Amino acid sequence: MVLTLHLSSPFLRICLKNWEYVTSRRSIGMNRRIRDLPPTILKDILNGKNDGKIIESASFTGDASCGSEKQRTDLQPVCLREELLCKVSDPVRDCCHKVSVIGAGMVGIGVASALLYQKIASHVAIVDAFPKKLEGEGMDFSHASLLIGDPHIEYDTDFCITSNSRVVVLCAGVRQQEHESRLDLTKRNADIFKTIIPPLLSFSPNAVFVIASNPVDILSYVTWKVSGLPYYRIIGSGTYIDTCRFRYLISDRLGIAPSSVNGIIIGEHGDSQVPLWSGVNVAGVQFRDIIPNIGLETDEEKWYEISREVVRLGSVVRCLKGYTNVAIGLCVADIVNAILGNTQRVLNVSTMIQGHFDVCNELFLSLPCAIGENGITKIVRLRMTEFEKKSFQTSASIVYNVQKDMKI
Ligand SMILES: NC(=O)C1=CN([C@@H]2O[C@H](COP(=O)(O)OP(=O)(O)OC[C@H]3O[C@@H](n4cnc5c(N)ncnc54)[C@H](O)[C@@H]3O)[C@@H](O)[C@H]2O)C=CC1
Ligand SMILES: CC(=O)C(=O)O
Repeated sequence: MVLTLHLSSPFLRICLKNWEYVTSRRSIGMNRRIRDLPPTILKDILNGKNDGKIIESASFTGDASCGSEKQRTDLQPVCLREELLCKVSDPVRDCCHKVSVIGAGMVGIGVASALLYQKIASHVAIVDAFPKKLEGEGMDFSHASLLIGDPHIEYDTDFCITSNSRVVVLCAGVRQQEHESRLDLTKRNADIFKTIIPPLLSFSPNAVFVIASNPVDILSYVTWKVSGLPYYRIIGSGTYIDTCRFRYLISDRLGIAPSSVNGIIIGEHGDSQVPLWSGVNVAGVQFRDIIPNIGLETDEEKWYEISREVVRLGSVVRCLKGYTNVAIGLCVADIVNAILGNTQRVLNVSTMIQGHFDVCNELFLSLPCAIGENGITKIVRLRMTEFEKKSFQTSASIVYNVQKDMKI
């Protein structure tokens, strides 16, 4: 039942809606629930007798008939929302830049932060299986919303809030413990993916799926198989993060900005990743023209130490702070930005590589790809050395050997 009352007392202005809230300037206090008011006090309020006393909380079992019929008809209807705002049409529920983030752990929150703070997505829905942390994170974001462009932020354990997403980012699942490789997480995280992909797909059949959970290449493959979507609608964050680390370490050694170093890492986001030293350059000046054996063990300047370090960096950061989330959050947000903006930017991400560099199995590994609103639109045909090509094929075999025994 809806009952809206405006009492004549200067001290009481009460709005009762579905018996939910009582507000007043003086006596009742904001947001005290009507059911917490003793019936006698409610009656006094309705009779205009109570105009300024603190009302103690007590359970209320009465109904709207507390006030007499006459008293109620004397009252003028008011509800602030309706008084203030003249409704013209219903707002669109899901905006075209809606992104859902699944998993409100360290990575999921890193992704949501990067999306929201950079204003990449104006509607973010966050889902996690466990409500407590999810609610804390969701409230924290909501309290910041007026500082970050008033985005629409939703959070729930129910996948229904993800409906009509343009992009679904998957960050759910366990992370590595000490001495575990990313590939060791395969079974545990694939089992999670098998249960969450079908409902996510049914709520957002047109979404592009971006995978961050590890092992990212195999989980991208699992997403592809379980969803039945065309492979270009599945994008693994892959070696984008390794490429950032690679460029950073090289730039640090040269004393220039990381964005001024060009170079990529392809293959598995894991121990078998392949640094393409043959293509590293600054302003088009190829390192290989200066050091022909750059990246090889015979290189006296030991540049290969940098690519070895990149393989370890995920674990190093995890050992120091317990997890990694800032760099991956920003990598994923950049991928989402390319999708939402249909930019066709070339990023180093995990895609289905069957047929590339003589790999004949169906599997996902990273190569430079152009990305737009439909997902991956092009894969760059890289020029690489025989050694690099062989290393890429080895990376493919390592990932395939773990993937091939999985039941999907
Ligand atoms: N691709 C990359 O470069 C990186 C990947 N990762 C990977 O990301 C994943 C997440 O890592 P963290 O966020 O650090 O872990 P976390 O433990 O902090 O968060 C994982 C979240 O997933 C949630 N979750 C588990 N099952 C779920 C389900 N069925 N539905 C909804 N939510 C569910 C958990 O409740 C938890 O909040 C791990 O697999 C980790 O290895 C981490 C860093 C970088
Ligand atoms: C954990 C992980 O995959 C990374 O930070 O590279």
